[in-house]
Amino acid sequence: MHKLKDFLMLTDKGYSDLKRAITACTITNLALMLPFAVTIQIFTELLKPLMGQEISWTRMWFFLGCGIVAGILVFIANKNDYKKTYVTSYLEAENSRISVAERIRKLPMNFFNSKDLTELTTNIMADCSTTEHVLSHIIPQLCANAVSITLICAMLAIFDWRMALAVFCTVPISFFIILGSKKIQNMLSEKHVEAKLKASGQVQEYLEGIKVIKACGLDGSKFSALDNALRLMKKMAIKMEFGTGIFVTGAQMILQAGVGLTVFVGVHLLTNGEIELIPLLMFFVIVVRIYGPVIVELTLLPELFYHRAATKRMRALMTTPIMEGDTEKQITRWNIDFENVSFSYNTRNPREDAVIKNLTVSIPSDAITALVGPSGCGKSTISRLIARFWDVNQGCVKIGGVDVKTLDPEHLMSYMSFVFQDVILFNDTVYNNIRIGNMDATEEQVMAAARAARCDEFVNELPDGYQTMLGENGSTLSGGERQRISIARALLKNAPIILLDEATASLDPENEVLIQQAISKVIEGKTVIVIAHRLRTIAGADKIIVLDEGMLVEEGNHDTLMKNKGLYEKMYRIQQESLGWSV
Ligand SMILES: Nc1ncnc2c1ncn2[C@@H]1O[C@H](COP(=O)(O)OP(=O)(O)OP(=O)(O)O)[C@@H](O)[C@H]1O
Repeated sequence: MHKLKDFLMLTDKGYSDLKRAITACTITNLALMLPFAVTIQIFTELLKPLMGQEISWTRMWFFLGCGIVAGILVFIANKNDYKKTYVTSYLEAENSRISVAERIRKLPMNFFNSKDLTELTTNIMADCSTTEHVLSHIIPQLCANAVSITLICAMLAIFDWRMALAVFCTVPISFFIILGSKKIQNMLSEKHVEAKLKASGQVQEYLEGIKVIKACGLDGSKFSALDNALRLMKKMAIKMEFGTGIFVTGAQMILQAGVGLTVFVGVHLLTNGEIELIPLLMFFVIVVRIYGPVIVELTLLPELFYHRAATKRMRALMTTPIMEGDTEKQITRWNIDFENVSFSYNTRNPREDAVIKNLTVSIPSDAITALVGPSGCGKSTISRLIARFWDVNQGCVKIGGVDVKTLDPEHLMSYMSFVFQDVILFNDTVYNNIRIGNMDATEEQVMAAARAARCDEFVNELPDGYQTMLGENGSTLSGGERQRISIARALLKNAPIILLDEATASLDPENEVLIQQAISKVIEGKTVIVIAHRLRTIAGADKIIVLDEGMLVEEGNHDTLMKNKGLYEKMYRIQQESLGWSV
């Protein structure tokens, strides 16, 4: 049973609930046998005239009473079964969704590099639903039916072992067919699940890229990746159904051959005078009904194989090591040091594909430091390493002398605020989107941050002001408005380190002035790291770090770097010249 717990990745509570569900389901199955036993008794009584005996109406009334009691017991058992099986399985699925989401939050970013959003959504929604289905519809029924089959088999064997053998001899063969086909079914299931994931990914990409598709005049059929993925999914679904169908139908046919065998053996025993007519007829009635639980087992087993693919994916997610560290250690100084840092996104070949190479540089506290360099030189990567989105491969990143690797990522994050070019907004009110910066903030603090970030100007125009719902990722707001919300968040968080990544890159001049004013409020007295392409915006920075191909090439302030006549001066000159261009 403990294997089952690991296989389904159950919590302790989920596991004990499952055991209760199995017991409840077994009791229901046994209770369901009662009306059947009463029917057989009534049937036997009614057949008595055939044997020259009289029907006893007292017994008949007694059996009728037993039938009513059996009905009530079945109802009670079913109700209990429903509660124990379904309610608890939904609860467990909810718990596992929460724990998957929690786990995802703590996973290192390299995990996400190899997964796409669809796969993770599938992990949280579909795979947890699978657990729900396996817990509510498969495992309890499988176990309960196995118990009922064994019990019925034992009872029939006590009554007449030869007839029992005739009834049950096809059962092991049909199970053998299903279990023997497990490998093929697993392979088909995995391919089907893969095709489904690919199709979901393509649908998502299609919806996300709908603007480009419209702009390029593509329609669904021309979007061949989606078309192919949907076709593949259909093909794999048919293959899987066909593969499973062949084995299940074959196993059921072999099983049903037991009916013929029972009739043959029964008639043979009757003609030899080794069994009486009434017990024989009773066996005939039983044999029609007895295969029900076996057929259920034969169809549930392939379902279990299919769901194995989902639990396998969940296991991979739940067993990936998470980023850990000290949750208490306090940082008191805010200078950031890179000491001989090398880093690669490619975990398999970090040396060859290093994005940051032997970087040793200091970022002073309470000052503005700009990271500049050609596109792809590693500016954003440096900010990600400071925030420990990724761990370095060599050397260390220290904040106030503390290696960030030793700090719990969430604890570390409490010391930082980010303002990115791509602002993520949630489908919630403007007010709540700002409050995300600090969930403990009072309404006054939230409003003060919003005002300082110049949000008032556009929020007052919205139908419900700060209570306006933003819709999916705030699609109704402009780039500048979204940016101001993210600045308000950063203001509210009031963290000692601020990372600004291309914060004003895509804004028009009017918006840029507003954002610059808002940003200047955020960065007052903080350790600020700015990543900017437009060098004129960072000319006033206290320190400028110039990178090229992941290496430090120059550092100093604007004036020193201009005198150096190195990469910075070259980039600055080119940008100044381009300002005079027109189209
Ligand atoms: N998640 C990732 N997985 C793999 N490679 C990545 C990832 N993010 C960035 N890279 C690669 O790392 C290199 C440095 O990227 P980074 O984003 O740090 O550069 P950047 O200087 O900020 O560029 P830009 O100025 O164009 O934004 C690039 O070659 C990029 O392709």
